[in-house]
Amino acid sequence: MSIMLSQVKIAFVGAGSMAEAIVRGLIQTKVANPQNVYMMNRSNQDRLSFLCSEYGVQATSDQATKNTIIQEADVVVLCMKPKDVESSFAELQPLLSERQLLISVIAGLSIEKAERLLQSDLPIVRTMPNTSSTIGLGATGMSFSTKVNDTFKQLAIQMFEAVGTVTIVEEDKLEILTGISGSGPAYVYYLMEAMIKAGIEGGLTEEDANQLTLQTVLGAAHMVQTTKEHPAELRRKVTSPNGATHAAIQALDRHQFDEAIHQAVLHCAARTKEMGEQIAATSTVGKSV
Ligand SMILES: NC(=O)C1=CN([C@@H]2O[C@H](COP(=O)(O)OP(=O)(O)OC[C@H]3O[C@@H](n4cnc5c(N)ncnc54)[C@H](O)[C@@H]3O)[C@@H](O)[C@H]2O)C=CC1
Ligand SMILES: O=C(O)[C@@H]1CCC=N1
Repeated sequence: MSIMLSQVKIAFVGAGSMAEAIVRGLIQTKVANPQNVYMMNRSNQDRLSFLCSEYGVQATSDQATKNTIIQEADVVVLCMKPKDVESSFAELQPLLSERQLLISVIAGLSIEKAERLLQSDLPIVRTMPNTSSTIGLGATGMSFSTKVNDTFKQLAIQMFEAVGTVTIVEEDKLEILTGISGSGPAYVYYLMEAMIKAGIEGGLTEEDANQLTLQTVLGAAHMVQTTKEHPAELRRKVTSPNGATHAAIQALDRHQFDEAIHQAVLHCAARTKEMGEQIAATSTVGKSV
């Protein structure tokens, strides 16, 4: 049996940048019906008003209404920061039931720990999206708990394919995947910042440096996609022996560019795991939070 995403009620718990990126993609592609998309946060009413007017979604800051929405939702998407997991899961736990699908975007939170915190083995999809979902070019990694049936798997895949690509991996690969695609946009922006800065320092106008850098990164990504050649081969074609690019690559090597990126990916993966481990493993249900 397949279900259309437009027909299900989706509640986003947490209404920050990642929730907005996914919602914007879902609404723009018309994969979800804004009447069936609910967003909630801790307390920022201005933020909810903006999201309602921008995307036509439903939102409330009233606690009783929030509880009803969560109880009635078919899909609950967990979009809070790792530090807020314990308190928010304690609030959510009495409201959830096993007919619902839980989708987590929370970096580092394992399925096993989520089940333990919620004292339930309701179906959970653990994902690692990225902010490029905002424009439909996201890259999402995904793993399923054993309770996720084929219908729910298709629903989750449909949701994230609406905002980019989906790569299904074993759960223990999600940390290293975070090192590449979850945080990866930041490395590319950092590279762009450095190129722009060097261009300006060399005498280009800011406008020209921005435009040239943007088109270069866009063109390089499209070249990999269109030619299907390995980045190493495409790099070789730019690099004339003893030419200008050769000098540039030598400078990057002297400054250990490859090693720097390698370390960035590994540190990101390690920090992701650590953030997950820092979330207490036991339920706070029944304790004051
Ligand atoms: N920003 C990114 O590039 C990516 C973020 N993520 C994950 O997405 C999650 C959210 O990250 P951002 O959107 O960047 O954070 P953010 O700080 O922009 O948003 C977090 C939201 O959660 C809300 N919140 C906290 N406790 C709550 C509760 N008990 N009930 C309802 N709402 C509550 C806050 O009010 C806020 O709206 C994190 O777990 C992060 O690991 C995953 C992939 C990429
Ligand atoms: O920086 C973070 O913790 C989140 C996870 C991946 C991207 N942003």
